[in-house]
Amino acid sequence: MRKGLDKSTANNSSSLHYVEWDGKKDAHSDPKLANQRLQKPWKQILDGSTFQERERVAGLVIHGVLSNHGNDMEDKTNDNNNDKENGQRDLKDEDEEDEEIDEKTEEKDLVDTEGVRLSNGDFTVHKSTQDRHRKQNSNDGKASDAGQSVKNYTLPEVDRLVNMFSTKYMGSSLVSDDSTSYQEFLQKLQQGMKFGPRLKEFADDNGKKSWEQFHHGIRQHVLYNPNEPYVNQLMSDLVTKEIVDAEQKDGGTQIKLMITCEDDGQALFKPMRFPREQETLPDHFYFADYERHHAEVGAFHLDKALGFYRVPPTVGRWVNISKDIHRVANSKLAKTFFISPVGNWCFHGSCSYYCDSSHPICGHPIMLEGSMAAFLPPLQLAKRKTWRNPWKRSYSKHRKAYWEVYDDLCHKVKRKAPYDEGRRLLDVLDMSVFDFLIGNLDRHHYETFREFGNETFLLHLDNGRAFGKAHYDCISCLAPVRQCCMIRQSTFAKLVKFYQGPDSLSHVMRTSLASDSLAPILLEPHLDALDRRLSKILHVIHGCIKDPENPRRLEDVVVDDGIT
Ligand SMILES: Nc1ncnc2c1ncn2[C@@H]1O[C@H](COP(=O)(O)OP(=O)(O)OP(=O)(O)O)[C@@H](O)[C@H]1O
Ligand SMILES: [Mn+2]
Repeated sequence: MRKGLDKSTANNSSSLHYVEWDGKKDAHSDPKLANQRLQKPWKQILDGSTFQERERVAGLVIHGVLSNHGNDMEDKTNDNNNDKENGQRDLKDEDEEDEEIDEKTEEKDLVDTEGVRLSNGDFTVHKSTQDRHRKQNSNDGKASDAGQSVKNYTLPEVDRLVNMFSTKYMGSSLVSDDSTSYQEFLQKLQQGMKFGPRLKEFADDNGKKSWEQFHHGIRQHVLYNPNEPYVNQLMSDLVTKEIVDAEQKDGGTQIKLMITCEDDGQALFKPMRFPREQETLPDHFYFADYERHHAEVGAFHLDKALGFYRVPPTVGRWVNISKDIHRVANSKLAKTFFISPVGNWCFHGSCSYYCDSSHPICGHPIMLEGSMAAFLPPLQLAKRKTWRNPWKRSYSKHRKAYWEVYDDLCHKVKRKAPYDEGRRLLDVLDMSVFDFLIGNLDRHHYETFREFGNETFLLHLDNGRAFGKAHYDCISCLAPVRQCCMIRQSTFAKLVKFYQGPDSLSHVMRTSLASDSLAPILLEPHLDALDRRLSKILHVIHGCIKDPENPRRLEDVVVDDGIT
C-alpha cells in the first residue's frame, strides 16, 4: 500500500452525503441510466447515418455549448501565465538555469509584433490519380473505416521527395512496399531498437502489478515497450480498477486529480469539460484554451503509432462522481462538490484559476468522462528535469517569441548544450512534428528523467490542449523543423510510410482509438487533419531540400542518429 488510502468510511466534511453505490438509494447512480443520459447529444452524433449528418449534429451541439459560456476567461489569462510560469519554476531544480537556453533573456526574446501576420500555409489538395489510401479500407477488413471517405492529400513535390528517399534507401528497413502494413513496417524498422538501462530504483523491482511493471520498464530511450504485455494490462487496469483515493493535483491552470486505484496504481485524471465537438474558441489564445480529456488519450495513441513511446499510457474512463471521487476525496476537494440546479453532480476543486462555481465539472447527472494517464514514478525515486522549450511561445496577447518573427533561432540553439550533440535536437524536432500533428501550441516546457542525463527521450506530458481546431493547421508549430531544416531519419521514414500507404495515419489512429472505452476519441475532422498535416510536414522537408537559395542534401536534412 502506497499510503493510508482507506477513506471509505471517512467523514470528508462535505455537505453532500456519500451516496452508496448500490443503485437503489440514488436513482442517479444507475450507471446505465447515467450513461444513457450523458450520451444523449453524443449519441445523436454517433447515430447520425452519414458523416455529414454527424458533422451537422455536431455543429448544433457546438453552437449550444458556445452560447453557454461567458467571456470571463480573458481577465484571468494574464495572471494565469504568471501562475503557469511560477508553477513550472517550482518544478525546476536549482542547477537548471545553466543548462537551459537563455532563460534570463526570455523577456528580451519577445518581440512586439503588432501587425505581424503568420500564414497558415494554405494547402491545395492535389487531385492525384493515386487512390492508395482508399485501398486500405478494403484491404484489411477492419470495420472501423467503413463508410469513411479518405481524402487524398498527395502533393507532386512530396511525391518526388518520397521517390528520392525510396530510391536512395531501397532494400533497407526505411523503405517498404505497398503490401506491407504500417505495423509490419514499424516492427521491422524498430528491430534492434535501442532501449538503454532502466531507472536504478526500479531496475530489480519487477512487481506483478501492471503499474509496477510500467515503472520497471522505463528505459533510457523509451518510456515503455509496447510489445510487453504489461502495457495493455496497465491500460485495462486504468479503466477497471476500483478508485480508492482522489486528491487534487497542484500546479497547472486547470483542475486535475491524482487518482489511486485499489491496486495502488496511480493516475492523473483530467475531467471532461466539453463535448468532443467543441473546438477552441476562436478568440481564445492557446494559453486560454480549455483542456480536453480526449486530447490526452488521442495524443497517447498518436505517440504510440509514431513509435515514440514518450507519452504515459492514457485511457478514457467513466467515473461516478459520487462513488469514485466524492466518497474517496480528501476533505479539501470534497468541500467543493455540489448538486447543480438541474440535479447534476458537480465539483470544482480549489485553485487560483478556473476552480470556482462558474467553472464546474459536472456529471450528467452523475457519470463523468475523463482521461487517466498512468503516473510516472514518484519524483523522490526518479527525479525529473524540466527544460524550457527553445521554441516556447510568448504566452502574451501582445508579443511574439523571437522565433515567430526571425528564422535564425536554430543556429543559436544548435551551438548550445544539450542541443549541440546527441539526440536532443532531433527529439525537439520530433516533438515539433508531434505537436503539429495534434495541433498543440502549449509546449512551453518538456521533461526528462534526470538520471539518464541528456542522452534520453523527452517526455511528451500534458497534451490536453491538443486537437482543438480540426480545420486549422498550426504551421508555426513546425517552425523548429522548418528553421533547422532537419528531421530524424526514422521519423521521416514513418511519415513517408503513412503517406505511401496502404495504411494512412488516420486509419491507424481510427483503429487504435476504437479500443478505448470512450471511443470515438477523435472525430473524423480531426483524423482527417492528421493526414493533411502529415503531407504538410513532408512538404516542409521538400522545401528544405529544394530551397532555391540554399539547396540541401537529403542526408543533411533527414538525419540518422540511430534512434528508431
Ligand atoms: N502521467 C504523469 N505522471 C506524473 N506526473 C505527471 C504526469 N503527467 C503530468 N505530470 C506532472 O504534472 C504536471 C501538471 O500536469 P499537466 O501539465 O498535464 O497539467 P496542466 O494543468 O495542463 O498544466 P499547465 O497548465 O502547466 O499546462 C506536469 O508538469 C508534470 O510534471
Ligand atoms: Mn496543460
